[in-house]
Amino acid sequence: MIVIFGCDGQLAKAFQEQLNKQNKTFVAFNKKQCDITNYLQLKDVFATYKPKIVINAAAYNLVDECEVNFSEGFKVNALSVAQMAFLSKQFGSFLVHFSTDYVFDGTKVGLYNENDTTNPLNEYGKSKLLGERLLIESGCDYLIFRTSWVYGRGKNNFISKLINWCEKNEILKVAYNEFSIPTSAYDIAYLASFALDKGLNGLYNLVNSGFCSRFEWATFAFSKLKIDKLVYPVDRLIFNLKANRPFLSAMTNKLICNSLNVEIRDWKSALADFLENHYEK
Ligand SMILES: NC(=O)C1=CN([C@@H]2O[C@H](COP(=O)(O)OP(=O)(O)OC[C@H]3O[C@@H](n4cnc5c(N)ncnc54)[C@H](OP(=O)(O)O)[C@@H]3O)[C@@H](O)[C@H]2O)C=CC1
Ligand SMILES: Cc1cn([C@H]2C[C@H](O)[C@@H](COP(=O)(O)OP(=O)(O)O[C@H]3O[C@@H](C)C(=O)[C@@H](O)[C@H]3O)O2)c(=O)[nH]c1=O
Repeated sequence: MIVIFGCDGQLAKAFQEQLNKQNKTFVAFNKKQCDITNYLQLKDVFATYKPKIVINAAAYNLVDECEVNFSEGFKVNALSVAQMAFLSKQFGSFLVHFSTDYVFDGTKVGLYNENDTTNPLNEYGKSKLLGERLLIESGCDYLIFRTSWVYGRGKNNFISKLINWCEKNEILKVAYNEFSIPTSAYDIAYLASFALDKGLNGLYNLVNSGFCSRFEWATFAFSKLKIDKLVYPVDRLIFNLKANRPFLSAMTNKLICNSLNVEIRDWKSALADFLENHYEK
């Protein structure tokens, strides 16, 4: 049996579609059905289903909010992961978990690999890094996928935010000097399932190929969506956001490509595919 936590999120939705396609049996819990910060609720799920695989797609992802509400961020992104890892070890479950490019400070000249030094600039990144460490130290069997700039079904992603900002402002201003890799939740779900089937374990970057700025991402998405809006490139610092973000946190996917003997398509083809086949206004 496969158990999914955080099942209303964009990545969890893509996972559920992927597992359905593969005719795999799973049971999925949203926050109301199982709050991962609640040890007794978590334990009840483990004891009831004795899962072979646990997919933790739950997270506190509000990067700016995390600066002020850091105790909630640390509870969901770090302490709950330790609880889940402890239970996974006890019940012999394999734990699949997701982390972020925001564990890096963005000062490297080049793409980050799995062994590069981490140095998160914001509370969200710190909480996710602690989650990784607690999981690795727990001694349970795991896969951690570091990914970036994820989009899928739902509203908590940059594309939906752009459309929202668009409706509020005549000219849309988008940062030209913040770089990473937009990554499709569908590509993550497909490749993570493949990695599971192949028996991979450990920590891997899992991102589409290439990299871009927020500005390039916005203009490409708008051209595909045929949104005729003036998009103005601006310095990211004008937004004065609560959380500091890395300048260039793009990660290389070489390790997972070599381990699975696959090539991962570039961010533009993945985004075009998403906007054509999955995107709902
Ligand atoms: N989105 C991105 O750009 C990136 C995401 N990641 C990582 O990928 C993973 C999936 O993210 P994504 O699908 O985008 O996130 P979403 O925000 O779409 O989904 C997260 C889900 O977790 C749920 N959740 C929050 N707190 C709890 C809790 N205490 N118990 C149970 N469920 C909870 C949320 O529910 P509710 O909405 O009700 O709070 C939401 O449904 C996360 O680990 C994230 O950190 C990594 C890099 C980039
Ligand atoms: C308000 C505004 C922001 N921006 C830019 C600047 C800012 O850095 C960025 C913020 O966008 P978001 O809120 O989508 O970014 P953010 O929530 O920081 O996105 C991150 O989320 C977490 C969960 C991750 O793990 C990361 O990989 C990354 O996807 O957008 C504009 O370009 N125009 C605007 O009008």
